[in-house]
Amino acid sequence: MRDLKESRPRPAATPCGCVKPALETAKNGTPRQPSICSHSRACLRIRKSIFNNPEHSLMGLEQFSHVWILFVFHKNGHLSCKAKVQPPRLNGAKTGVFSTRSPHRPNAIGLTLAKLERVEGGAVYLSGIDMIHGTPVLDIKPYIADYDSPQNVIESSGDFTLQNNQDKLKTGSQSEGNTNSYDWQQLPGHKESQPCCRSEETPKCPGARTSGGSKAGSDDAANSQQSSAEPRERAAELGEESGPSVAQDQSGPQSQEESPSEEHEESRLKRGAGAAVPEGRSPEMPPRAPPRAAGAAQRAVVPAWVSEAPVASLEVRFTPHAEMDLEHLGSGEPAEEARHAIEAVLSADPRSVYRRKLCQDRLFYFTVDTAHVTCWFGDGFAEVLRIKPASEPVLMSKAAESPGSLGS
Ligand SMILES: C[S@@+](CC[C@H](N)C(=O)[O-])C[C@H]1O[C@@H](n2cnc3c(N)ncnc32)[C@H](O)[C@@H]1O
Repeated sequence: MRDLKESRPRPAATPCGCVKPALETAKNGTPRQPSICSHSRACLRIRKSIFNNPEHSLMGLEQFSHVWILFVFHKNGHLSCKAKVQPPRLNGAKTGVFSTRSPHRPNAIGLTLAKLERVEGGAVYLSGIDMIHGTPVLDIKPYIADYDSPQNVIESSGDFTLQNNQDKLKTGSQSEGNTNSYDWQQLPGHKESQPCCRSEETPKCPGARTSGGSKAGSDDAANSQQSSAEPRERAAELGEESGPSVAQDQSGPQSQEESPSEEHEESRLKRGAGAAVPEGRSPEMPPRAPPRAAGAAQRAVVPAWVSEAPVASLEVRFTPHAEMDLEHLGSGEPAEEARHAIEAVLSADPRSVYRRKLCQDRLFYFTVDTAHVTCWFGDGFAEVLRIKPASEPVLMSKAAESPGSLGS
């Protein structure tokens, strides 16, 4: 279990033979998505500078099993980002940054669906996280399947008329007498707004449990004063500069676009062997998903490279020395949890495309949950050489006060 507090910079070993700052090793092995490693745990504390009584702000959250965490990729290392990126799952092929979960984006904001283990006072204990230690968290929101998961909204059926009628009935009964309704956005292909829970006070959908946390007025005066701050004021108070807007300024210089030579290369490839590749697609990209049927508008669709990545999963081995280290982590459950966490991270091949190509036989270091791991990669496998308790090498500073976050 690691507090999401700022770790002190520390000298880092250099798997590639070059000097790297500590933050590089902090990123190594951090699961790329929460689903990769359910044992990756963290504790998030709400700062008293945000709410005088942090525990008030968490009231009712314990009734949810999962929460969205919005955070800042504060260790990206550089502020620039490119319009096309190479996600590890594409193993070298490029795709537009907005079609990926790359940390390198115009506004370096991350979104993680974490499992809520427990709430204790002003702290939230999470698992299945893919954030590095010390990550500034911007917000916590409950995961509500009815709102957040398209499959859970309306199942499309062959009998579309019947489905629509049922929706109308539901909407009619639920919106009656409600004044505090959300301004639901309609989805293309659907005449009705989302039918559920138009009132914050009277949620009626399964899975839309609330704890009365919406009754903001019941909290103490200091809290409600804080919450009513205007967003701009709030950003200033949190020490945040307003970041670039990705949607408004379309005329600005495209400084991070591909160089002319890259574009030239791409169009050359399109004209050549890959003549069948449609405009705007790079030849190495998987084919575009077929147009969606109107009835499937509520289903979540992802490209094949996400669901069936062309990168094979790796076999994970432990040397006898690493097995001994595992035993020293603790007998029984802690050791087994650490083993599973390490296997989960390594089998998904945590290396960047760059490392896969250029640092193939170098040592690789990462920390997952409570274990600091040294390993190397061979052809189709990862071998764990050494495991140390993370509490040894990871030095934690006192409560980090990086502005712009709820807590760390
Ligand atoms: C691929 S991103 C996905 C994050 C999130 N689930 C999302 O979709 O926005 C996860 C990777 O971001 C990197 N990362 C996590 N926290 C970070 C931070 N605070 N600063 C920079 N990089 C971070 C780690 O290398 C991790 O493997």
